[in-house]
Amino acid sequence: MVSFSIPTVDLSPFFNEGVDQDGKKKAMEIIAKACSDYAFFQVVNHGVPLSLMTRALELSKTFFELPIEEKLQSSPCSGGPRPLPAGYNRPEHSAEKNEYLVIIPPGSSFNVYSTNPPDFREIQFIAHFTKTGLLVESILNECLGLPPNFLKEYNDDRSGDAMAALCYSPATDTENNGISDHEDANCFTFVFQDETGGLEVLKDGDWIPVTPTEDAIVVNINDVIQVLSNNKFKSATHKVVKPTGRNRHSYAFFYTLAGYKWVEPLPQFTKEIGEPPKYRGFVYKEY
Ligand SMILES: O=C(O)CCC(=O)C(=O)O
Ligand SMILES: [Fe+2]
Repeated sequence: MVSFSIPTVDLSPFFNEGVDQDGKKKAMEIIAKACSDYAFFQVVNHGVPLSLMTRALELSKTFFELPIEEKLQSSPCSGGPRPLPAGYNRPEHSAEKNEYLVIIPPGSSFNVYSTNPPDFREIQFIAHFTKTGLLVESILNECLGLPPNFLKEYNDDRSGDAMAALCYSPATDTENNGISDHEDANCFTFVFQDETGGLEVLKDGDWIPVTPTEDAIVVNINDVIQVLSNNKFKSATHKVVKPTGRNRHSYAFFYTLAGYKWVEPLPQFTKEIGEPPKYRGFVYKEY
């Protein structure tokens, strides 16, 4: 039995500019250590109201319990953005067959809101998670020792971000795989899960379960940051184990990079310190 839990970082010092320098420093030390090792941590006092997170989970439970004909009315429109088209998806091709509902930034003509429950359209998921995303990005920027606002200016197009409500069916006698081990491609992902748990991160060869905490958001650092930092920060390997006897609900907010952006190890982690690049450059949408 592994008795490790991912670190919890209090982000409140970052909301009171200049007041708690010590709190900021401590938070950054914990984040930098976690990112250079297994790339998972969770944040509290992150700016997203708990009432919104709770409501979001209630809404997704109501939605996924609807009859399939009704869910299919929120199917993606053709020509929508990939790999996550907005709307309801029930992938027949994947082994896991989890259902999910994707919401992309408001204003996109490809957004497909479910009309039942009606609040889905009203709840300001993307606005809240984007704000916290900008904060986490600025903290990562500082932890990596990059020039002020470097990541914000480089990653200045938020149109590719997406929020997915996920529903995992119960484990069967022979299968409890919710999502196989993987790394996410984007910059970083925020996850919050209901009380069933099931999210796990790989650390030093052991799978560490992430205990659900009502008001915490899990942050996992992903491939784009790993490449930009030339492996200084890692991309987290994670998976989901299905629960027994009930569905599992979670949300993932993918803070990503626009498809046309160029990604390669930055000079701060290569030329300037005499290290060879560990990755070749690429256009993000070709990744
Ligand atoms: O549902 C979760 O807890 C995690 C989802 C995930 O890893 C993903 O969608 O990439
Ligand atoms: Fe993931």
